[in-house]
Amino acid sequence: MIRATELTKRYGPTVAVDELSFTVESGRVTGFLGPNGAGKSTTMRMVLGLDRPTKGAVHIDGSPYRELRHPLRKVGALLDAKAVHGGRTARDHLLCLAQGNSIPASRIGEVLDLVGLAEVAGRRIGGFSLGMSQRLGIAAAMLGDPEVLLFDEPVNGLDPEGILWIRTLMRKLAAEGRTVFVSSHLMSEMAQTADHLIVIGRGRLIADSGTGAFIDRSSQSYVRVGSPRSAELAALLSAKPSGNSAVAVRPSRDSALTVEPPAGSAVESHGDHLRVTGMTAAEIGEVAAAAGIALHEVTLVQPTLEAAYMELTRDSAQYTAEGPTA
Ligand SMILES: Nc1ncnc2c1ncn2[C@@H]1O[C@H](COP(=O)(O)OP(=O)(O)OP(=O)(O)O)[C@@H](O)[C@H]1O
Repeated sequence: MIRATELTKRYGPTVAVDELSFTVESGRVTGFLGPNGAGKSTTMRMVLGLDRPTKGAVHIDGSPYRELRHPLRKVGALLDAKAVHGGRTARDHLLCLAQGNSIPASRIGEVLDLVGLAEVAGRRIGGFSLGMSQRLGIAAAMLGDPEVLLFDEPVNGLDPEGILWIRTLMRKLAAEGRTVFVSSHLMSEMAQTADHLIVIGRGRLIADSGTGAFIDRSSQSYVRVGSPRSAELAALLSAKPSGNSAVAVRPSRDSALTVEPPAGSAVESHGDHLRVTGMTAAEIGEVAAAAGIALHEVTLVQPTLEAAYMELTRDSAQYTAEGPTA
């Protein structure tokens, strides 16, 4: 478990991390998200004792990193995969790390197998592709069989096969009960990998919640409805709400239809289709059937993590391009 308490880092006038408090629990993958310059790398560097907090603290299972007796056996990290001595072979690189942390040399073969680099163990790292370097960085992180793993942008520049491999590995490590803390800008990837999200902007905490709850809370799902009589349907669905949680449809005496939509529902017209919130696709279908209106499309559109994230961090993005001026 990683616990940050009022963690703060200033570089001169820049407040990179601002009174950040959060807990990264074991047994799940926790995604660490935020716009460029939000303070993710600085936070990770403080977790690993590479930067000293200006204020506050961060503990790994109760101890600051610098007080761990065998750090690699407690925490493994992939920060910058290319920041290695290019003249060494993969095996020698891992051997150096193992020797400094009282890790038996026999573990090197195991981690090389784990990351699929056994065949190139004797090759110099300088000639490795980005994907191979990422795998080597993960082998180094796994060397001490640590309970806590930190990955900073682990899928950056990887091909789809490499991305799938890292996703599967992270999920497996969390299922083994380890603490997995991973930063990424790839929202679709995080949606598939992370159980929990910590989102920061300008060094401050914006959200700390389960991935599903984060998406549900930040952005509404809606039903997209296509019909040749969409204006009529919109009029029926926009009638005075009943105050109930479900739609009520009743034939009136004059053979017209009385529809009472549920409280809080809304209908918007978007070009040739309607966007309906607060009603299910089935309810909309019932209303249309009762009114004899044909439907050409009824699609439940669920928000993506990317949409929820953009909505939440819009005000805290430091570097944004101006939109096209039409
Ligand atoms: N060594 C440093 N000296 C001065 N300022 C720094 C230093 N390291 C980081 N910063 C500043 O601190 C802020 C946070 O940077 P950081 O790299 O932690 O953000 P990040 O969320 O990891 O960004 P990115 O997603 O772009 O990698 C930025 O404004 C950055 O310019």
